[in-house]
Amino acid sequence: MIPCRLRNSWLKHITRKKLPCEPNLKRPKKQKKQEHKQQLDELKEVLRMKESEMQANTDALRDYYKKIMHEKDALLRNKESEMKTTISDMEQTYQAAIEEREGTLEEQENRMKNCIETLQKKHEVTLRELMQRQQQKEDKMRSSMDNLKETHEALLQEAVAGHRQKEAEMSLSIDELKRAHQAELKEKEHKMKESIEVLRDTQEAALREMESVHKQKETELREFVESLQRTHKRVLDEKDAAQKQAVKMLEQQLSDKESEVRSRISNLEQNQQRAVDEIEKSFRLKEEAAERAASESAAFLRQQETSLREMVHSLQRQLDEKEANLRDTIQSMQLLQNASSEQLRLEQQRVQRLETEAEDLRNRSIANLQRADQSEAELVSTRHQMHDLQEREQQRIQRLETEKEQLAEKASERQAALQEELIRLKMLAKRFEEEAISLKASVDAKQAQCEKLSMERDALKVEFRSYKEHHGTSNQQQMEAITELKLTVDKLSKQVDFTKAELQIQQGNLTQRQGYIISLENQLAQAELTRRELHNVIQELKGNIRVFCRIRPQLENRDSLSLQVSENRIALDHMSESYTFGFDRVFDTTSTQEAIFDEVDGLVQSALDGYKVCIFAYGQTGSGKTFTMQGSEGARGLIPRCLSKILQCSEAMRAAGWEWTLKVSFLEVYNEVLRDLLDNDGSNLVHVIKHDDAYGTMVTNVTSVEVKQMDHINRLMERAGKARAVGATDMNATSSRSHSIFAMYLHGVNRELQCELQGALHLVDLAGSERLDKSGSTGDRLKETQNINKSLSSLADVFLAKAEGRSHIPFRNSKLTHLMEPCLNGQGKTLMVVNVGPEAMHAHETLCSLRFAAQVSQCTTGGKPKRCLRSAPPKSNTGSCRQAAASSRRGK
Ligand SMILES: Nc1ncnc2c1ncn2[C@@H]1O[C@H](COP(=O)(O)OP(=O)(O)OP(=O)(O)O)[C@@H](O)[C@H]1O
Repeated sequence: MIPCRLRNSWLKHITRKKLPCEPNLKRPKKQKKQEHKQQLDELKEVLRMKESEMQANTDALRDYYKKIMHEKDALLRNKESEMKTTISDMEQTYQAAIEEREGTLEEQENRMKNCIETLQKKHEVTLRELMQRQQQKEDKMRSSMDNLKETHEALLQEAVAGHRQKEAEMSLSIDELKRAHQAELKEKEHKMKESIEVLRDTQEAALREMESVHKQKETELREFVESLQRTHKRVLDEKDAAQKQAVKMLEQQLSDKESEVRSRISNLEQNQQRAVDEIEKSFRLKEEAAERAASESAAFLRQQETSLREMVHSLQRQLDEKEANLRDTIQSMQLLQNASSEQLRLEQQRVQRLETEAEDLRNRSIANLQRADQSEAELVSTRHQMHDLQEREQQRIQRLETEKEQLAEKASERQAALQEELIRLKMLAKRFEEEAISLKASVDAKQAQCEKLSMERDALKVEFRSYKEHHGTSNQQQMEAITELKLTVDKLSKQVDFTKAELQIQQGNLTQRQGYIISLENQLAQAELTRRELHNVIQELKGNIRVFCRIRPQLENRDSLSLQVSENRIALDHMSESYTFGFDRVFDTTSTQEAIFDEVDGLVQSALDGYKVCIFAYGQTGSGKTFTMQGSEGARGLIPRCLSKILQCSEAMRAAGWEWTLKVSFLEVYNEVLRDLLDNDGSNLVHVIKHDDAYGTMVTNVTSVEVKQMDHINRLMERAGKARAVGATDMNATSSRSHSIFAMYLHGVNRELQCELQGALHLVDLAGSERLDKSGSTGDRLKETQNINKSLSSLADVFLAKAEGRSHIPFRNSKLTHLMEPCLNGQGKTLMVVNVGPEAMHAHETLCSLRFAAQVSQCTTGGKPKRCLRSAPPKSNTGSCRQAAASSRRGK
């Protein structure tokens, strides 16, 4: 409080202070000066007074200040103690509040912890389940991959072995062929050479003979001609000689006679006249004699000549005859020669022909050899191709495997990372929460402090203002304290702001982390989706029509058939011939229902993925089709197992936002008429087969029952079993006399994912194929058997047309094939189980069934299986939608 005395003096001073400032313009300057001087003096006086007053005041003020200071100190001490008490109170209340808060926080923490623990547990359970499922799936995938790999490797090895065997066989057969061919060729050549040589020999011999004969004949002829000529010559010579001799003689005689004559003439000349006459006479006589002799000799000569001529003629005739004979012989010989030359020519032609044939054969064998070489080369290239294919397949498998491994690794890594991240995030969240709580508490405390301080500040301000108002002076310490307080307040508010900002950042981080967790969850869902796709790819890699073979246990007192079974091969001996068949799986007599279902599991999953799936059993009567499909008490078959699996899976998917509607129908094709096995009323309505995109096959007027429980299905199956056409044949006491088709139509909707799935599972138990003579059927049974065989042969026709790649597939030839069309025409996934009996008496039927199955296993449905997946309208509730979408993503 400011004392009243001091205040009055201070007010006086203020009022007085204004006096010298008043203007007085009307007064003279001197006066003004004097007045000024006076005023100054007054003022000096006043100042002196004031100074003394001030001094007094200051002293008073000092005292007062001291007093005030004491008071202030006391006040401050009081305040301090008050503050201390209030602080301690506040601290206590704060402590209490903190404790309370801590209690609630602890409670909350505990609740949170519990929540987190339960969540963690749930998460761990789901994670474990997921991991287990993943592990199971991975195991399954690994096992199926291993199986596939093994099958593939076995197939490859078999193919390679077969190939090698074939190669060896082919090379052997080629070698054999070559050898045989060469041997044949050599033999033929040899034979031909031999025959040629024989021919040549015979020909040469004949020729030689002929030549020798000819020569002989010729020599004979020549000799004969020569002898003839010689004789003729001799005769001629003799004749000539005789003629000459005779002529000589005659000439001699003539000359003698001439000389005689001449001598006589001369003698006569001497006796000219006398003698002339005589001579002339004798001459005449002589001449006459000579003439006579000449004529005689001429006649003789002529005679001789004629005889000679005759002789010559005869000889000539003989010669001619001989010549003619010879000519004839020569002609005959020539003819013979011609014939032989003709024969020779023919032989030569034959030889030529044979030679050309041999040449042809040689060429052909060369061509064969070339072809063999070519085929060898082709074989080599095929081998290379096979090798390439093998390598590619192996690479593909390896790639798939590595992809799978990578995926699995990634998935496990992601899972581990996720888990770590989750743990870390949980810890972070916890820490953040703690920090947030502590920060909040500190902020609250600081805010409270701040408020308190600001209140104090305000109070102090008010006080100061009043103090200022009252005292007009500033208290340095107060000011300092105030500035200090201000600074503290600023610092505190800055700290609060900073903490708030930090809190915001951490909250941002938290939301970021949450987003990261969601993205990781999405990635996990994506990985699961990829795994599923991979699974489908693997299923499709296995082939659209897969064929399993199952051998029934042997019946008692029956001879067994020689069967060798491996995992995917079956070999049987029949009529001293060995037959080997390869299938996707072969189950021996010891195989269990579980083992078969394990292989079918994937296909069932496909039905839930929106595919049309068909599993059918084929085989001879009594081979175990019904046992495989429906099973018996304690050994459930494929139908109940598949349905139970679908129910389980659909239930599991329901948790992930899927709503499933499962409807079943049970039909039989009996004598080419469709019968509804679930029809209670016996209405005998007409059933028409229709195909639709969603479910494949739909039959009009057929009873379709919605199912939710396995018990319900079992009851329906029982009812259908009773209604089914069964009769006794020579082959089976309870033979199925119709084809039964159990169909399940699956309709799944996920409003959160806005999608809708429609799949179908057809489980077909065909009637047994049987020979009429063996079945012992008569009457109605005979008609049944005929109809069964007709529809089975229609099924065989369908597969044959498929195997041959025909454009038209005769699906409409029977009710059975018409019903199965959507699964066999490329839209669906099909599995055939061929059942066979191991008895020797069924060897032929077993062989036929295996042949048919082998033909089916060569077929593909001719298209990629279609998945019926459509978009569905979203759910209206968006809050739960997100949750369900996330959980369904996780479920997916
Ligand atoms: N794997 C098996 N294990 C044990 N018993 C089997 C097996 N397969 C078949 N059987 C038995 O063999 C008999 C004939 O089997 P099933 O009735 O299934 O043959 P099917 O091929 O369906 O004959 P159908 O021509 O009448 O349709 C039945 O008694 C059945 O229990």
